[in-house]
Amino acid sequence: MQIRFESSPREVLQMNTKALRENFLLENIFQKDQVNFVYSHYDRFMIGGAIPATVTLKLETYDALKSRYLLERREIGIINIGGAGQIIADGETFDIDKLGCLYAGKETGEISLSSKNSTDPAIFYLLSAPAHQKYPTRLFTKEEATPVTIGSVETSNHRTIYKYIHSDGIQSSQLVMGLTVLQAGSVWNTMPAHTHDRRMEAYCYFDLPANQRVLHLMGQPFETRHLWVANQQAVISPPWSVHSGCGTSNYSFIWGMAGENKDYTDMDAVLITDLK
Ligand SMILES: O=C[C@H](O)[C@@H](O)CC(=O)C(=O)O
Ligand SMILES: [Zn+2]
Repeated sequence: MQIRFESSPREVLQMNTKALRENFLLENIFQKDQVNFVYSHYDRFMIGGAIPATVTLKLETYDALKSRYLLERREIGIINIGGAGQIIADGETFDIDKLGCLYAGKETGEISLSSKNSTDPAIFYLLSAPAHQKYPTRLFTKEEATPVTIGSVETSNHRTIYKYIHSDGIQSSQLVMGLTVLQAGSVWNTMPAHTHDRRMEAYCYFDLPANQRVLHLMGQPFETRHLWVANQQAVISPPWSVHSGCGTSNYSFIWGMAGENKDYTDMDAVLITDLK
C-alpha cells in the first residue's frame, strides 16, 4: 500500500507539476483482478479501487495498519462504478449495481467482492476511515440517496448530487460519501467552490471518455493550482484546499470525506470573484 504524507500550504506553493501529481493524484488504483489502496495521512483516509473481473477479491489488511484485519478499527464505503457486482460482508450477500453504495462498519471481518459478468466487471471504489464506533452494514441504491439537482445550464454546472453516507443518510463514525453526476453539456463541478478545514476530501472522476480530461482545481482559494485528471483517477484534497473541476466533457465523480463532522452542508463558500 502506498503511503502519502501531508503537505502544508507552504510546501504546495513550491511544487511543480510532477510534485503536485505525486502528492495529490492517484493514477492507478483501478487494476483488473487487484485491490489497491493509497493511505493518506490526511485524517488517515484510505482510497482504493478493486476490479474483480475473473476472480473474487477479498479485502485484506496491510502491514502499515498493524491490525488483525482491515476493519478492526476502521469503516469502509464502497461504490460500484462498473457492471453488476456482489459483495459478501460477514456472510451477508449484497447485490450492488452501478452507483450502488455499501457501507460496512468497524469490526466487519470478511468482505469479498465479485462481478456478475466478467466481460462487464464491477468496478469498486473504496474509501476507509478510522472508526471508534460500530454502525450496521447497509446498502443504498442511487435512488435511495435522495438526489438533489443544483446548478444550471447557463453556468455549465447543472448536476445531480447523491448523498449516501452522511449525518442524514447511512450512519457512520466519520466517513461521508456520495457522488455527483453532471448533465450533458455541463462541465463545472463544485463551482462556486468551497473549503471545509474540518474535513479532508477525495474525488474520484469516472464516466469520462478516454480522450477527455478534467482540469481539477486545488490549493487555497487565493493560490490555486491544477491537476489534469483522466477517467477513473482520484485526487486527494487537503482540508484547507478547494476541490473543483472543469471537464472537456461531462463526467461523474465520487466525493468522500473524513474529519470533525458528518454534516454535508458544513462548507465555507468561496466567491468566484475571490479565486486567484
Ligand atoms: O463537500 C462536498 C463536496 O465537495 C461535493 O459534494 C461537492 C459536489 O459534489 C458538487 O458541488 O458538485
Ligand atoms: Zn467539499
